[in-house]
Amino acid sequence: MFAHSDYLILMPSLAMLALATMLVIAWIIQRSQSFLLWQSGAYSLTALPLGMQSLLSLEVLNRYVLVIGCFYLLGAWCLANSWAERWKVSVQQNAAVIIAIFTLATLHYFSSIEQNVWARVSSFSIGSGLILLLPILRIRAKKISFDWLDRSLLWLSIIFTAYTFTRPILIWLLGYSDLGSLPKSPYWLLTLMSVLSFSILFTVVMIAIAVKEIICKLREERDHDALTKILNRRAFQEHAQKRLADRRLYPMAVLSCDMDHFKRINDTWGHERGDQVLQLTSATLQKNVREHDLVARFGGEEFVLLLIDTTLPDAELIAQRIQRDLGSSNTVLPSGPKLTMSFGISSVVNPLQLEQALKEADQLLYQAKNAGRDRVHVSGMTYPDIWIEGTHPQNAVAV
Ligand SMILES: Nc1nc2c(ncn2[C@@H]2O[C@H](COP(=O)(O)OP(=O)(O)OP(=O)(O)O)[C@@H](O)[C@H]2O)c(=O)[nH]1
Repeated sequence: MFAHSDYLILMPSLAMLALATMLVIAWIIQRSQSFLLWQSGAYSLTALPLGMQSLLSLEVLNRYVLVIGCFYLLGAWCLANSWAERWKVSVQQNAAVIIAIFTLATLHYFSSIEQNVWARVSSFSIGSGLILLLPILRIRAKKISFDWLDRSLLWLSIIFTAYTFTRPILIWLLGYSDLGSLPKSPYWLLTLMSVLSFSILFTVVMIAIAVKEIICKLREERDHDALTKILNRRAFQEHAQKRLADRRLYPMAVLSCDMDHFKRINDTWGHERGDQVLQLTSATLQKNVREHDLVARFGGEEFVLLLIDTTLPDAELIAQRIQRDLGSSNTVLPSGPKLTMSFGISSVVNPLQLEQALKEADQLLYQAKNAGRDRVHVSGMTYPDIWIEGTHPQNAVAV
């Protein structure tokens, strides 16, 4: 039977299992974050051999060396995969398998052929440390820039890997030459506490990363149109105000644009193809503006652009380029009509004038539609050929 102190020494292992459960629950809430599941696997696989090492005598442990080795190595592999998943790098699974086979062979040698507990502890640590090092080396080669949370995870991972490598040296420095007495020693208690502390720190950082990801995703959904993935009206206003506050970014031009005869596209080819045309249109708009310009879908087939450091004549040229591009890149309805778009363009001269500029661009767009569509109407210009739909001279002749 276990003594009271045995239960106490099992507490770190039980706490690690509790952390593993928490991470599984977090993963169930946000399934795309599989690094949480890998992390949970790492804790579960490490808790078992830690518990066994705390409870069983060295003679009994000798019989299970390879099993314990497998658990530790699988735990390290899960941890490495958790980091790799988060950093979007590969763990180099072949290298991990070679390290694991070599470590297990060494363990077998020092338990069955030559009894050397010290060599076994060292090979456990070096094998696990090398597996943990694999994603860290990849990340250093890739030179990815991280925010402070991912940087914390990286540094925690580096420190934990260094700790894994140096554990046998620490045991040796502390003078535990008789490893048989180690499981009941203060050093072992310290080891359990430090592994548990690392686990708690990793869990806090991982869960903070998961929460941050959820918040980013919600923000993304709030600010972007679900179909075209470009900004919606609300986010356009917010981003526009930030740009309008910067005097260096003037002159600006606001373009109100609308697909022509879009209802016909829906009616002829169906709503799904209509959706694809909207996606193609938003991609064409984005392709033709610069990174700091804004492209938004205000609803239906109506889009609005805010072009930074752009005069009205330049904005007109950009609108015409978009028209040409859209007309020649109809991959969605290859045998269908040429896709056309009408534009109204107004200038923005001060931060308080956006609403007025949007209104004027809308009116110009309306004029362009009435003038026959597939046109660009710019503020301050006169367009003599404006007619109301159905009253064009050519139509009159035809009638
Ligand atoms: N496929 C698809 N259609 C949409 C979406 N939003 C709005 N529509 C359709 O877009 C069409 C817009 O029709 P209208 O406002 O008459 O405009 P139009 O046919 O382009 O005519 P003009 O603008 O005058 O050239 C309507 O049939 C809407 O149902 C969408 O997200 N997907």
